[in-house]
Amino acid sequence: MERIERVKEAGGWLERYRHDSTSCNCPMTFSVYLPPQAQQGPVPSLYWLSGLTCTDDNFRVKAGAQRYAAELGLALVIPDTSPRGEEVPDAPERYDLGQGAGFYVDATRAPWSHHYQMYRYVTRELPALVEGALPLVPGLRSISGHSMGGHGALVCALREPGLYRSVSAFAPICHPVRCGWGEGCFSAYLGEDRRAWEAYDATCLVRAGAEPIELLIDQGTADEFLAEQLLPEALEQACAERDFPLRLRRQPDYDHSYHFIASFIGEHLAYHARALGR
Ligand SMILES: N[C@@H](CCC(=O)N[C@@H](CSC=O)C(=O)NCC(=O)O)C(=O)O
Repeated sequence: MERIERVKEAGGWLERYRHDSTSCNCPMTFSVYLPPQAQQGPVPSLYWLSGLTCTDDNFRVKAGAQRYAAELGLALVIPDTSPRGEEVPDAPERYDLGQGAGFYVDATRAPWSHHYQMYRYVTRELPALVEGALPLVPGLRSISGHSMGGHGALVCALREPGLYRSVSAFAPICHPVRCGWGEGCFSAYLGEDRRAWEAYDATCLVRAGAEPIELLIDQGTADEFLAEQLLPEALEQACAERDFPLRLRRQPDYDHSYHFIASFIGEHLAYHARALGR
């Protein structure tokens, strides 16, 4: 992997890398924040999955997470939200399909399947790459994300017991098989058989008996996507039925934006730091 940017922040280093992804069959870009403690030895890491239309840049510029990561001694690993490039299929007239909208699934349908392998990229390829090359403790990681990335974080943690010490999400898409964003992407990437979609749906995974891990979720009550796309009540009901540990905090008057994320990111980082033994 090639480092293409490095800037000092809060005593640590915010870096950006480019590498040829064997999962996505194209060059991929990601960012990493290494806190000051990483200069003394390996640190645990928090993976952050961003939402629709984002690159690795949105979170590092808007969330204000690096200051907390520096205090806690946590690295931040921030992948892109999809494969990109001229040869990568896209739906340029739509913001909710194609580039910027990988939905953290491994696509099985042409023309998407050759490049859109974001699930294996995030859960396998990227951890192996960064934990082998940077001062990160191998295997000591947690995961979080926003909206489409909140969905991704929940699904990765529910499908991969033991891969993450903790999981949290901001305004996640909780039941993608039942909302427009999810239906649009899943029908394109996974085909019309809705049973195949359930493997990438947090509500369905809980209902199907996923191994318990506490789900910490913050959801703004003034979120413009709440009623039609996010459906937290479906996940809440599934968790209640299964006695699955869910901490869903409804935050009055917050919308879907990074202003909401910036307001609570410190609490999420502290939550993950505890789980990671910091
Ligand atoms: N109407 C917007 C829709 C895109 C949007 O709101 N993206 C959110 C994530 S939504 C779910 O995944 C986001 O994080 N945007 C980037 C940001 O920096 O705020 C549009 O047309 O773009």
